[in-house]
Amino acid sequence: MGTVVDSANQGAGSLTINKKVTVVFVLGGPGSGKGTQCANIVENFGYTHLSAGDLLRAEIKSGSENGTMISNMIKEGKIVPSEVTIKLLQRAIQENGNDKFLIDGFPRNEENRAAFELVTGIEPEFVLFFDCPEEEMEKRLLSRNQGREDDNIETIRKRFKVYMESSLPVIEYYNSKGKVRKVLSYLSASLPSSVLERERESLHIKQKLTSFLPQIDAAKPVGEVFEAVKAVFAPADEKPTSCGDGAVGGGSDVAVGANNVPLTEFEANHYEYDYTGYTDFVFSSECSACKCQDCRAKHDVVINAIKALTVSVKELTSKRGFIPSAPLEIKAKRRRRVISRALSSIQKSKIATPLSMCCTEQRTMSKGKQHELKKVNVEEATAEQH
Ligand SMILES: Nc1ncnc2c1ncn2[C@@H]1O[C@H](COP(=O)(O)OP(=O)(O)O)[C@@H](O)[C@H]1O
Ligand SMILES: O=c1ccn([C@@H]2O[C@H](COP(=O)(O)OP(=O)(O)O)[C@@H](O)[C@H]2O)c(=O)[nH]1
Repeated sequence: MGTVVDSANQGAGSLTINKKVTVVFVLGGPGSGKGTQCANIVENFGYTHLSAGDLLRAEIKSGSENGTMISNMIKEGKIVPSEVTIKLLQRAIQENGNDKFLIDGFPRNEENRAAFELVTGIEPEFVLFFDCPEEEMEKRLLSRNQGREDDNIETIRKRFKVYMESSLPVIEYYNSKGKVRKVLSYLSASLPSSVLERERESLHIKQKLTSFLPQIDAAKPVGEVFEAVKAVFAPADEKPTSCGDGAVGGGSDVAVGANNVPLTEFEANHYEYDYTGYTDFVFSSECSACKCQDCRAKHDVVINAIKALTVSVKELTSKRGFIPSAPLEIKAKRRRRVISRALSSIQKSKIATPLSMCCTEQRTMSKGKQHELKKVNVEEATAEQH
């Protein structure tokens, strides 16, 4: 069998995708919730979901000549040769009338990635990455109950190993190109639902806040994870309605609702990113003059989040021996500067930690400890401030 790369080099037309498509790769460990969230994205954002694993399982069922080989690879938790998976994906894209695809569980290694890009000419729009502690993924896989031959403890362990060794480098690669979107459920987890409802209308505030909060929390319940996913997929032209021109933040040119802040920017350049815009809403004279309920609610959300951040920064900086140069009980404008300075310092120290190390560390940390630096309960934080 010639490889897909051979076919591409020989100009084999059957592998070329002859329509313009938008592709989002959905990556994360086995059981991190990729398929579950893809179903939600399909319902809400009009994508077609292509699960590489499902396509391979369908190929086994179809009685294809590759069926036995694929079946054996899956039972062993190994990665099926690129040419097989790419041909299935290419056919599925070509036969579907849609032009927006979520490709779930692929590319699984560097060879998958390079071959797919070479053969199809498609680069992903971005990569949606679900990070989840191994113990949580293991628990989920063992109770998935879909009759899958690879959801047994022996194969699960092998799949985790393959994920760490082969799949994480793909995420690192896209991270280095600024294409990875982390899923954050920080605010969703800590705000009461009534506030959340209103907060949904001002996703751009959330986007700016979450863009420098350092966690993905795919271990949260499905609904909460999807709140974070929505912030990534919300269309760029979605604008909240309030305050005259509808642009909270005094007409900032940051795409409203679009979580276009890649992981790289967060990890490497976040201190160059204009995240001060979110406070413009709080302090803009136009908005402070507007006493409508909606604006009040947004104001409260931002203030709560700033308080939560302040507490978080305080905790983090004290753990790292960093003492902010000004007291944290300061007026709002100064507080803004202190937070940004403190966050810069934290992020600078984080840059040196490659993604794979973060994930490896995560594996060895207890679940409680992992979340220790991540979660801030806004209500508690607010109480503490008072
Ligand atoms: N956030 C979540 N909390 C609890 N269980 C979840 C969550 N997301 C998914 N699950 C469950 O975990 C199992 C694995 O999820 P799935 O979406 O199939 O993962 P993946 O596609 O990444 O392998 C499924 O039984 C699913 O119902
Ligand atoms: O691009 C792919 C996707 C999946 N698989 C195989 O299919 C299995 C199941 O993958 P799937 O994405 O369905 O499930 P997950 O492991 O993410 O739960 C993997 O362990 C691999 O053996 C593969 O070889 N290449």
